[in-house]
Amino acid sequence: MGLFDRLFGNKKQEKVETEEEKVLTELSETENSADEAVKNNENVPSEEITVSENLTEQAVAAQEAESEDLQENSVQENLTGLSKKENEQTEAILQENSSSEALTGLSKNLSAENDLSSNENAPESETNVEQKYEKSLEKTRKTFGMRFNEFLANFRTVDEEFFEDLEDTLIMSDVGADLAMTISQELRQEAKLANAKSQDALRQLIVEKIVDKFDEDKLPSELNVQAGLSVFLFVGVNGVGKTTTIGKLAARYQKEGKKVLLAAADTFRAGAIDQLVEWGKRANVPVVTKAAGSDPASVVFDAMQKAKAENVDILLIDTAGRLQNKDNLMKELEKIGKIIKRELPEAPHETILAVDATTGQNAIQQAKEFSQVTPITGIALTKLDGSAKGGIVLSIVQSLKIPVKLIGLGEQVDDLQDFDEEFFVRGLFKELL
Ligand SMILES: Nc1nc2c(ncn2[C@@H]2O[C@H](COP(=O)(O)OP(=O)(O)OP(=O)(O)O)[C@@H](O)[C@H]2O)c(=O)[nH]1
Repeated sequence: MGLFDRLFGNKKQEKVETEEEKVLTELSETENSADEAVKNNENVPSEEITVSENLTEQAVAAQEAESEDLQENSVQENLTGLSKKENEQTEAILQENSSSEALTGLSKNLSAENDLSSNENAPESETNVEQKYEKSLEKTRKTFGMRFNEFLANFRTVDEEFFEDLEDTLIMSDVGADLAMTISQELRQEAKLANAKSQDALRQLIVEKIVDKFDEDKLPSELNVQAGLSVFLFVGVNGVGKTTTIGKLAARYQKEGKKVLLAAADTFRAGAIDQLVEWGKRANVPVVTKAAGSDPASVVFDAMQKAKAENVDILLIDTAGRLQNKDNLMKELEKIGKIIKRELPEAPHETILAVDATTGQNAIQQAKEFSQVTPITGIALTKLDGSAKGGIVLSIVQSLKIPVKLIGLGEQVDDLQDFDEEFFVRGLFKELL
């Protein structure tokens, strides 16, 4: 079963039911007209008269039930009126007791907090994570929905212009030119689309195509954590959220009971080192640092040595990303890569490129350029919470063939999630169908 059917299959079911309802309505309309015919003393076959008699009996029964309901309602209203008065009287008494209740409430809250802290290693519930996705994708969903509805409102017939407009709408929604073209090409071939007459049917077919294309191209999104030491190298241009992502990830692994170490190999800016040290404090994990301007590869060397000597499970390395200086960047990353390999041949286990979701197609460009500098094993898509361009996930997966492994849904320590295709797709298209 395709991703679309898994997630939205019941919507299809609802649509079918609506069709059934239509047929039933039509049937009952026929029955009603038969009923009228009886009233008008026309010649109607006896079978139909029986139907109409039954219907009339039902209508009388329904009217009686309705009037009973009305009576019940008015009794209830009277009761509500009475209970309102009672409430007013009891409110005064309650107010007297409120200060003592506030105290009880406070202590309840405190004990709830205690419960939380004793339970802080428990994984976040699925519902919680899904809600975070939904909330973070709100902007993208609204923009996507608005463009789509505008496009469909202009729909007259499925012709060449329709496909051109569809392509433009998809490109504007940041799904990327390649994917937009593939989708409209494939839909051109499918007779289903030509038969779709209503806006709803068209919308469903197009979304189904996008979702299933996305599912077809999907790549494994789990982070490659191995037994023993796992080394993750983080790259990306300035300000995209590398350090924040490392900090959040460090806190996650630390909570899971893993031994974590951070390496501040972005020695280009003193502020970047301080920021990582700050995250180290927050996550309660040590950070290997050297003075600003030191050789980043020597920080990595120290960190690898320390990680091996102290049986660290996860080493997360922050690097500087200065794309305006591509040759230097390439040399620097090559040197860092050599040091890592010399210390641990199978490392780095991940080279994660952080990209900022608010920059849309720019993020794709950065991913293309970084892929030329060093092989990227996964993408951390940050700031999805503030972005209207979440559609780039579809574009990244389709055009770059690099899996999105992490997504940033805010600035707080627990605002980092593993990428979940189903939550993402549901969060993106939920209100469209
Ligand atoms: N809303 C939101 N803000 C984020 C997210 N991730 C990072 N940020 C913010 O983005 C800003 C830049 O993040 P950094 O982690 O410093 O980015 P960087 O890539 O390490 O930047 P340099 O240290 O300059 O290389 C900070 O203000 C972060 O709080 C996210 O998922 N959502």
